[in-house]
Amino acid sequence: MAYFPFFVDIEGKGCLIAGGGTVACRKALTLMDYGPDIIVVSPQVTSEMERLIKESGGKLTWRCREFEESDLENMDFVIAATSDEGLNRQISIWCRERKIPVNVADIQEECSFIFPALIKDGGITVGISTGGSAPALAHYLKEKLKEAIPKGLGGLANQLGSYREMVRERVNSHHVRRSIFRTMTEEGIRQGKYTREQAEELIERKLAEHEK
Ligand SMILES: C[C@@]1(CC(=O)O)c2cc3[nH]c(cc4nc(cc5[nH]c(cc(n2)[C@H]1CCC(=O)O)[C@@](C)(CC(=O)O)[C@@H]5CCC(=O)O)C(CC(=O)O)=C4CCC(=O)O)c(CCC(=O)O)c3CC(=O)O
Ligand SMILES: NC(=O)C1=CN([C@@H]2O[C@H](COP(=O)(O)OP(=O)(O)OC[C@H]3O[C@@H](n4cnc5c(N)ncnc54)[C@H](O)[C@@H]3O)[C@@H](O)[C@H]2O)C=CC1
Repeated sequence: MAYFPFFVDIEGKGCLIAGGGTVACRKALTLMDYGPDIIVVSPQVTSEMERLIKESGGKLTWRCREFEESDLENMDFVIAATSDEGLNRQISIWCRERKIPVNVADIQEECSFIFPALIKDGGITVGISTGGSAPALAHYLKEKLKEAIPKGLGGLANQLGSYREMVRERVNSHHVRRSIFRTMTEEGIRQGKYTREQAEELIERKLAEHEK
């Protein structure tokens, strides 16, 4: 069954990760690019996780002990990645009772959300899922797509985003606005950037064409 990709703003949200092993570390690393406040609960963590904690500037913290049910208080989402399968299942049950989204690395049926394979460039995110049937295939597709996507699109998206207000203020027609944004995108990809001066000129030109 295919999963629907809701894109969620998790900046500043509370994330609890139970376990500090390889899987926990991989999930923490993925999430950290999106700015949540992560708490890891685990009696032990890998050296890689320890490094992430030290370098996180307080965004990733560690409770050095076994998981307790009360760790779920005030959490927005949870990842159960301990080596104790029974505990992971129990965490999933507690989360579902509290309507907290939960991911259990080793048991898909216990997940209310799953991780995609990700390509990220600034505000642009490409997420790939196989609905859980073949994670290695999601990984393969990610590598293929990475090769196909031009570099620097995150910067371009940011630039085009900064012209949105100007276009909306100056151009009433939805039709003309759409044409402007499509041209900006095509030209921006061709040139690798699109300056404010070019944006202003394009607006004037499209408005003049439209008035003809
Ligand atoms: C359901 C899901 C839940 C979740 O983890 O969220 C899940 C579950 C499981 N993964 C397993 C194994 C592997 N996982 C990977 C890799 C990734 N797995 C990821 C996601 C997901 N894995 C979710 C579904 C994603 C989808 O829809 O496709 C990725 C995309 C993202 C990430 O993990 O962050 C990341 C690629 C990251 C990247 O490249 O960017 C590899 C390949 C490799 O490592 O090269 C293998 C070994 C090969 C194999 O077994 O297929 C096992 C069996 C464990 C066992 O029995 O040993 C289970 C459990 C089960 O199948 O029930
Ligand atoms: N390694 C992999 O690529 C994959 C692993 N899995 C499954 O995910 C789970 C985690 O895997 P790994 O990270 O490789 O294991 P790991 O052995 O590296 O890490 C397990 C972590 O859980 C912690 N832990 C154990 N009991 C705990 C408790 N009561 N409370 C809090 N933390 C506790 C340990 O201290 C350790 O940090 C396992 O069940 C594994 O079968 C699933 C998919 C892929």
